[in-house]
Amino acid sequence: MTQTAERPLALIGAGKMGGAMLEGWVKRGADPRSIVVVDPKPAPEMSDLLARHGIGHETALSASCKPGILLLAIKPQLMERVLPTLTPSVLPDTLVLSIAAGTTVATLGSAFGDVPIVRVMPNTPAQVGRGMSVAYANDKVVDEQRREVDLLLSAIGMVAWADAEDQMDAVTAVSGSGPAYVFHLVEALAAAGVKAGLPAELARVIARQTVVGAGELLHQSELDAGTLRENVTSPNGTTAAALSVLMAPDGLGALMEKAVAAATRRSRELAG
Ligand SMILES: NC(=O)C1=CN([C@@H]2O[C@H](COP(=O)(O)OP(=O)(O)OC[C@H]3O[C@@H](n4cnc5c(N)ncnc54)[C@H](OP(=O)(O)O)[C@@H]3O)[C@@H](O)[C@H]2O)C=CC1
Ligand SMILES: O=C(O)[C@@H]1CCC=N1
Repeated sequence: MTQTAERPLALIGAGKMGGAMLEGWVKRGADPRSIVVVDPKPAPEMSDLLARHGIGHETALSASCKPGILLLAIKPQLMERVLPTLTPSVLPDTLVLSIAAGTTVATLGSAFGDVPIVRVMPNTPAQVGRGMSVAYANDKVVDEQRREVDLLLSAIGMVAWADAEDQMDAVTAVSGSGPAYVFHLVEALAAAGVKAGLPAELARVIARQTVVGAGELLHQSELDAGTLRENVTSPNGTTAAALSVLMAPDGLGALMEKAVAAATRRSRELAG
């Protein structure tokens, strides 16, 4: 990270997502003096992390703090109230990053003026360095700042850039919310195992480890998801029997399409 003690990264909101990113950066050896966390009441595990690593914490951003990067990780519904309190700390060269679903560059610009703004949609696997972040920059962001954002986000996973802001709603629905779909798959697989006659604890363990193992295989393999699926599917075997249900016209594909459409719609609504 290129942040310094004089122009730190100020993380506004150290909740589930802001906290996951912070933990990811700390694991990658970020300099604690280059980070300030602003949150009125961090969760106990976040307070522990801050204390353990000597990261500065404030309940509100002090007027004397002039962050190099202002990272907004509060709920979209709070933006209207909180943004005006932050404007005195934003200098013309402050890079504003926002991870809030829905909140547009125009909304951020109307609070902060003509400053470089990057919307980022991360996801919680950032906590373990396996995040997926998609970024969209306004036209005030120069190449050097893009590189800075790339550096920051690639420390906690993969980075891609959207070339149109309206793509951010579907990105939110796919990769921002996506980890929840996978965790729900674990819950559903375990519940189905119980229905099929397994003890609950065994079903929970094997469902979880199956998704962990499949994810790691996907991560390490050069094969695409379809080929990896085919590799499990013996001709006329058990997987083929299950996939005939999941891949039916009203199967998982149709359900996922509806789920992603619902999340995309909600992201648009959050823009207000
Ligand atoms: N969770 C996720 O997987 C993802 C979330 N996001 C986005 O990240 C943002 C945060 O979401 P999430 O982490 O889930 O929500 P959380 O509620 O877990 O985190 C928000 C944090 O901000 C704190 N907070 C409230 N008011 C202020 C304030 N005035 N100044 C500083 N901090 C404040 C909250 O404290 P308190 O709880 O006491 O109110 C909380 O700790 C949202 O905009 C969301 O759209 C984006 C991608 C993925
Ligand atoms: O549920 C939400 O609104 C946020 C945005 C993406 C993931 N969590």
